[in-house]
Amino acid sequence: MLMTAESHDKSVSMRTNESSSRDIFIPEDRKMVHGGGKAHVVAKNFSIYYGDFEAVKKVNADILSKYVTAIIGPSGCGKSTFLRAINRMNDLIPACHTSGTLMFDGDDIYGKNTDEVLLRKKIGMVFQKPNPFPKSIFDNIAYGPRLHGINDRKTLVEIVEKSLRKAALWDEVSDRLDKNALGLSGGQQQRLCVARALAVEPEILLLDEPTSALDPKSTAKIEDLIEELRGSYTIMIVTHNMQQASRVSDYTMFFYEGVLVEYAPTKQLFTNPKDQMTEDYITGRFS
Ligand SMILES: Nc1ncnc2c1ncn2[C@@H]1O[C@H](COP(=O)(O)OP(=O)(O)OP(=O)(O)O)[C@@H](O)[C@H]1O
Repeated sequence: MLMTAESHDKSVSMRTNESSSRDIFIPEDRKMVHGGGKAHVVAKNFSIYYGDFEAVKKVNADILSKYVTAIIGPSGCGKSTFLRAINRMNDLIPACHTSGTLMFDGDDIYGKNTDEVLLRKKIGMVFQKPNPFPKSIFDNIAYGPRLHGINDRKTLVEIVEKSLRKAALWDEVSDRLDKNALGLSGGQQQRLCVARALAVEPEILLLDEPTSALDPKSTAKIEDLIEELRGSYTIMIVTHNMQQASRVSDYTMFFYEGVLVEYAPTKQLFTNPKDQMTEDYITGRFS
């Protein structure tokens, strides 16, 4: 399904409060944020291949700025492949190639002139397993800014504090910034990874199953953090957890076997899916 910025106003105003017997928790107070809504990433007939295998098939979609978009679907349906294409992480896989176009802010992500380092500065990523560098907490956060030429100590100190505050970690680590980040708990390490991504002032945050390795308390903290960041960043989150998708996102994309089957406001997709396949998936008829 094609969701475009033009159809956005229409779709958010669609009826989304149909009664549902499905056991999906959808906060009643979820409001659409202000100031967002432009097409931040645009996919046009965009396919991703591993060798001859088309893992993601001719996706047409606008990802709207400053909203949270969840990507759901059964294992192997292409969620991570699609997410990783947005900041060209798939380039690291030699057999991986694409067709069609994927645009970020009007520029072709796969264009000849695209600077991948700059692209990844603007489009940060957090992975399933927390992956702090074996360095101090300070140096983890300062790594990206230093890479982009910021070496002034006072500026770095400010960036580190600001990023850790945004990631809701400052209060827990402000007295041990010089300690090794690997000494933090898994949940703290994941928030550190969010802080590290935020330190270079990205526009988009890609979260690939960011809570699947975390306990429920740390998961709740990451979900709270997504809520805090909502409206300031365009956020895309791959998740296997439909409750989580319904809690944290404004829009949801449902993929099946590489095809974007349905893309709609989250509430609508979970309460009134248009496609039978979506209905079957969200009601647990297959997983
Ligand atoms: N490096 C790779 N080389 C070859 N095929 C791959 C590679 N990575 C993924 N695939 C294949 O591409 C398809 C999509 O995989 P992908 O990891 O994107 O799915 P997913 O929906 O994220 O799955 P999961 O929920 O299990 O993480 C699968 O068939 C997978 O086997």
